[in-house]
Amino acid sequence: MSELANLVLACDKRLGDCRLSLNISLPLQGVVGIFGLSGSGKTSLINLIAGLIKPDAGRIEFQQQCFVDRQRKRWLAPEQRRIGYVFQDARLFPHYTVRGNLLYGHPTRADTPEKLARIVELLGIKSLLARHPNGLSGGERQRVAIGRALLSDPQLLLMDEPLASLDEPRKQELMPYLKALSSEFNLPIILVSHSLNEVLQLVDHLVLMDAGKVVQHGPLEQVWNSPAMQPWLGVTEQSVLLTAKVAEVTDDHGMLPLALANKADEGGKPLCLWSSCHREKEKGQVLQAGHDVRLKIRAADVAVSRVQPEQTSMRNILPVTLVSMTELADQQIEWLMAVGEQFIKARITAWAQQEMQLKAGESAYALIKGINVLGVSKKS
Ligand SMILES: Nc1ncnc2c1ncn2[C@@H]1O[C@H](COP(=O)(O)OP(=O)(O)OP(=O)(O)O)[C@@H](O)[C@H]1O
Repeated sequence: MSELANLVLACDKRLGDCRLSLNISLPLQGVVGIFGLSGSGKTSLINLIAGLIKPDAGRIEFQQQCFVDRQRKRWLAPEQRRIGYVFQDARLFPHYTVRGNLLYGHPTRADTPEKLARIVELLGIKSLLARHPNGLSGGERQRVAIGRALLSDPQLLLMDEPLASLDEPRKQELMPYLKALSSEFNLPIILVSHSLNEVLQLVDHLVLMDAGKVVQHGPLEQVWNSPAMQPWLGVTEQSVLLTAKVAEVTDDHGMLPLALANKADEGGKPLCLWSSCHREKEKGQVLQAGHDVRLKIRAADVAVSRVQPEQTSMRNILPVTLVSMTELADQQIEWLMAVGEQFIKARITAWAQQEMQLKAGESAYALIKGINVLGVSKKS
């Protein structure tokens, strides 16, 4: 898929009291997440792409292909759009086996057995092939539904809250399969989700919706760190996302060096944060040098110092530039600070601010008590 591949949504649709009004161009690489309150128009947005509903005005283009253009009276039928759709519930045929469900409606082509084998392997459903949907767990059923959508050879996969009907253990069971999908099949995915945790683990590009409009969209880190996202995070969860790359481990302190993207210290070495290898193993994450990772750092876990602390047990200390200050409730202050081209936030007391008189533009040090490593992707 070329980097320029995109999906243009420039259309309007009235839905009862809600008016969906879209004017965005989405990248078709990795996973695009559609996030927002119930009723904000997430499902309607993907239904417009799938052709399940028609816009009242405007156009939808997938790369150079016109899906619909009301002005030019052009309409490509849903079955001609080569789109896979995975619903909240798996919607399998109860009287067919898993194999029957996977192959239902797909013309048997020369490459079907090979593709079936690959999909069955990736989704871990080989042992289920002869079984019927009624005997499967929710997570297993959803994996079969994903397999069926993949076998239709789609150029785009739409997923409407594929984990919503599952309990927490089943969600965790399905998550790694979803993570692998886009890169394994080089297939763009648009995922509707209510869950911040799913967004953090799966999404590369986030679209934030409210009342039928796109409030913000862009790379996940950018949208997550923007003011539009703050109401979703609550006071204690205010946080930023940073990107980093696992560096070579050169010692045996049991810590993993995570080199921040685009930032080197004065000696030219990349600035690193450190995470315990042991903790990552416990989370089931296998991290190797070269892996790209996403880091979540909560503002409440960051303190500010004017001087570089010495003789301290803290390992994660970064030189920063103070950018802007926001007064919060309960005599708390939040400082936005730049680390190269990335940002970090610290929540300090108004008392500390009064004493330290920190000002925008000054240099300082961020003392980071906790980092959360998420969204591991392959070596790049
Ligand atoms: N066929 C319809 N007729 C009338 N109103 C509709 C229709 N379809 C959707 N709506 C309304 O449009 C709005 C957006 O609905 P949509 O299902 O797209 O939201 P959503 O963000 O996916 O919600 P949820 O997260 O609850 O699934 C809602 O107010 C809904 O009631």
